[in-house]
Amino acid sequence: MTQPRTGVLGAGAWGTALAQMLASDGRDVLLWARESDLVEEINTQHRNTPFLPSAVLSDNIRATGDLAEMAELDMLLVVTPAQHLGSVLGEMPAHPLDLVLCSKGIERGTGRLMNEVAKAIAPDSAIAVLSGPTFAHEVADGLPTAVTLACGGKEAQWQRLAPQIARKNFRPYYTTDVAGAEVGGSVKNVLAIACGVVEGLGMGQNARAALIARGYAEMLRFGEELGAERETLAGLCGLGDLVLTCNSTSSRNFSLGKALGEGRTAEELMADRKTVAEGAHTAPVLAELARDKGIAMPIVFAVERLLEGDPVDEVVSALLARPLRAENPPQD
Ligand SMILES: NC(=O)C1=CN([C@@H]2O[C@H](COP(=O)(O)OP(=O)(O)OC[C@H]3O[C@@H](n4cnc5c(N)ncnc54)[C@H](O)[C@@H]3O)[C@@H](O)[C@H]2O)C=CC1
Ligand SMILES: O=C(CO)COP(=O)(O)O
Repeated sequence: MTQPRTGVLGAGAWGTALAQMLASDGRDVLLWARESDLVEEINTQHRNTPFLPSAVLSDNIRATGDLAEMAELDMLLVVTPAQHLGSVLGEMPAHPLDLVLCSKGIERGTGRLMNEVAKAIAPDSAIAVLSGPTFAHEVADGLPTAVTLACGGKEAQWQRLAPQIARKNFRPYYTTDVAGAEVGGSVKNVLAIACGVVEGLGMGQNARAALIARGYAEMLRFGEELGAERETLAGLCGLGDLVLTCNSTSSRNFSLGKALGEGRTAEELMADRKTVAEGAHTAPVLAELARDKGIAMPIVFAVERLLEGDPVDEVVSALLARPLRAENPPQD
């Protein structure tokens, strides 16, 4: 039987690392890059110096800038920044049977999760979401991790995808909870910015752990409203990724928050950014959705204020001065 043809849409750090992971057992992988000089560099030097400088890429990875070529494949991992997922999928002349969304974020302007964006553009494709604790450079180096693979196409899609995606050191776990997988990855990026602020201000390990726990409560409240299962958010794509991202300067979101805590302004930090810190794009739309739905998300609201340029001391003081309340009712 011939192998399904596999590709990766987006050659940033994560798309390139996923291509490297897929190619690790000798399979051919087609990688779409938006930048023509990057296509050239990957094909001739087997490097991606702008986005993943640490990796020497497999010979089995071939880059292309042609979206029509990607449309002919059987399965695509979609790894563009969240705010560009709709436009890139929209430029494709057709879409493969399986689209596996790996971007983490919520679309600004519409408040849609990525699976809703993809479904609207590619109604005939089966949509899955891959999300979990996965720093790109570690996956590219072949270090082990595990991810949630949420299959909207249910068991039949899982049976198709699992053998294509699983590798010795890359373990997908099955669920059908697509919304849950997306909520986890989107919200944790915003919380990672908050944890970075705590680090930048030198507020200590206790404060960081408290913020992770209260942030997780916000994630659960938001997820519940969107129909996400609590068990999904307790898993790899929720708590797993939250713990990773809130504890390391390898995270762009955490590093952005740290710099804010150290006194840099959001405006200067966002200007001329080449790599994506998704939490900065997700925070305003997440905060807006929470307000519309009446969900208490004080940490997310605080990050929104910081990104708008409010003084960090003021924002943190206001968060700490909120009225005391029970830890466990579902609201607030
Ligand atoms: N880097 C990581 O460790 C991980 C990243 N992700 C997610 O993967 C997604 C992609 O992130 P990275 O690969 O890290 O990106 P990156 O920060 O390494 O690279 C930026 C990417 O944005 C693309 N880009 C810039 N402007 C664009 C436009 N107008 N239209 C389309 N694409 C444009 C660039 O071509 C490049 O591929 C994000 O949603 C991120 O949250 C998920 C897991 C791990
Ligand atoms: O999502 C990630 C790890 O799972 C990467 O986090 P950053 O985008 O904050 O670097």
